[in-house]
Formats: sequence, structure tokens, C-alpha cells
Amino acid sequence: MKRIYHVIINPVAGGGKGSEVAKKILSELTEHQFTYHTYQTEYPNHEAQLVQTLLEQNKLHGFPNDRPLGSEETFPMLLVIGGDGTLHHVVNQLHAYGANYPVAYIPAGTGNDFARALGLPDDPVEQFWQVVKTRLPKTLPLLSYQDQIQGDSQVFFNNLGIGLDGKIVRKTNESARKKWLSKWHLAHFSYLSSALVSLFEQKAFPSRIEINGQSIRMDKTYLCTITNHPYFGGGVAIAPTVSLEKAEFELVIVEKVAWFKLCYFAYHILRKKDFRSRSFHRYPAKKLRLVTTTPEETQIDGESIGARCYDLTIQLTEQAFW
Ligand SMILES: Nc1ncnc2c1ncn2[C@@H]1O[C@H](COP(=O)(O)OP(=O)(O)OP(=O)(O)O)[C@@H](O)[C@H]1O
Repeated sequence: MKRIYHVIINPVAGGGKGSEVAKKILSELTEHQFTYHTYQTEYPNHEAQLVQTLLEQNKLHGFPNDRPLGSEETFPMLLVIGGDGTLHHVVNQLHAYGANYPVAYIPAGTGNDFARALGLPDDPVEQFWQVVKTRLPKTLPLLSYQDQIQGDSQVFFNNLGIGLDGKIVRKTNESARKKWLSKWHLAHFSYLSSALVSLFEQKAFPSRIEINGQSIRMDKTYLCTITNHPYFGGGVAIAPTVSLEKAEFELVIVEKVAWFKLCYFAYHILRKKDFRSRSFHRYPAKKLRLVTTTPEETQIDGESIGARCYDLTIQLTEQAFW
């Protein structure tokens, strides 16, 4: 089987790491005489447009799920170089077209939470060769939301966070500090400073959850995150026992409490410890409904989508990865 690589590159991911990683991968592709085409993103969400063009030109077709190996036929490999945000836009565009097309991913972002959850190698060249040697893509659980209020839907592979982490992500992504700190691999300081400001600014808000046949009201929701794996915010293990190996996600709700109690939560989370508290809730689920009635900042796979009220249905879907 001959593979043709369609390589989507976000050069600005990770404060320029996207461009550095792409150089290494393109040099491997050239040196080892693979057939490839490159597509560089030039503006936010351009990656979705690039996927749309590839799909409309029928360039993504026929991965060999059921074909004998060794055939002379060629097939296209979609290879994405960027961070969680880049991958998010690519996967969403594939799903919008109903194309559950397998994606190969080389992480080059700031947080790289999905790569961390998958246990991908830190060295991009090693990850590239892992992709090359993989014979069949693996299907992983993904989450999707449908919002009755805005009438929109998206898929996500990391988490969707309403409240505190939504605010932190918006502040971090808007901050000029993130860009230059990323260059020195210190982006977590930018996240930390946004987190400190957001901890004081975020107000408690009401939420209602329908989950596993129960209806739960929370009057003092502070952080509300639906997560597909343990990590958010560049390696913070908010839900250490969730796994991509299980078709089950987790809703984590932290209520607004005194600052010393928040410090206690932060201490345990940062030490990746499982702990119990009446104000820290974790609900494993396969489907849930979440209603919020005040506009709250929201992040999805580390991308800010502004402040909104929700009537969300969250459920499992899937996506194949090489
Ligand atoms: N040329 C570009 N200029 C500005 N933004 C871009 C460009 N190309 C892509 N983007 C946008 O950059 C955003 C951030 O990308 P991404 O999340 O991949 O990197 P990151 O934020 O450094 O990494 P991570 O999410 O892993 O922390 C995405 O929303 C993407 O659409």
C-alpha cells in the first residue's frame, strides 16, 4: 500500500513550535521519499477550510480498513501538525461532513493535553515513525454536544469547560504573554497568571444536571468541566481516573468555596491525587443534560467560545486515529 500524506500545518501553534516540528517531519518525508502535499494555515480556523477543500476535491478517501496489505493501490493519510485547537477544528470539519476519516496527529501545541492522554512520544520524529508503522487506525471515544439554545453542535476530544476554566482559557489565549512564553516552553506561567486572576473574578452560577436518571441542582457552580480523559490546562489532572480506553466520560463540578478550600483542591489536583469533598463532584456518565441560565465563559479543547447560557446534551461519539 502506498500512502500519500496530506499534511496540515499550523505554524503558529505552540508559539512557533508548529513551524519547527513541521520542518523536522517534512525533512523525514523528503529524505525517505514519501509522497506528500503540505497545507499551511494562515489564519484562525483555516485548518477547517483546508479539510473542507480536501474533502470537496475527493482527496480523502478509501483508507484500507478491509483491504489486503501489499496492494499497489494508494491511499491518502491526513496528517495534522499543531496543537489541540488545530486538531479540534480538523476533527469538527470531518464530522460536519459526516466523514469519520482517520487522522494522524503530531502534537506541536502549548498544552498538548490530547497527546498527553494518548501517551504520544514527546519527540515528533518518533511520533511520525509510529504513524508510518501503524497498519490500522484505532477508534477512540470522542464527545459531542448539542445545544438547544444556540442550536449548534460540536465534537471534542479533551474537554468542554463552563465557568472558571472557560475564563482561564480566554484570558490565556488573549494574552500576549502566552506567545513569547511559549517560545521558551514556559506557557504554563501564562496559564497560571490567568488562573490566579480568574479565581478571583469567577462568580458562582446555577446549573442543573440530568445524569444517570438523576436530576441535580447546583446553586454555586464555579467550575463545570466535561472531560474525556484526565487532563486540562496543559497537564492538570482534574479527573485522574478517566481513560480514553473506556467509553465513558466524566462531569467535574467544583462549587464556589472559601479560598483556603480551593487551595486544598488545587494541592490535591496538582499532585494527581484522588480526593473527596462535599464541594468537589465527579460524575462518570455516557450521556448527560446540562442547563445553565447565566452567560458563562466556555472553552472547548482549549479554544474559547465566549460567554453563553446552555441547554446541552453531551454524548459519546467516535473518531479514528493512526
Ligand atoms: N496562521 C495562523 N495565525 C493565527 N492563528 C492560527 C493560524 N493558524 C491556525 N490558527 C489558530 O491557532 C489556534 C491555536 O492553535 P493550537 O491550539 O493548535 O495551538 P496552541 O494553542 O499553541 O496549543 P494547545 O491548544 O495544545 O495549547 C487555533 O484556533 C487555530 O485555528
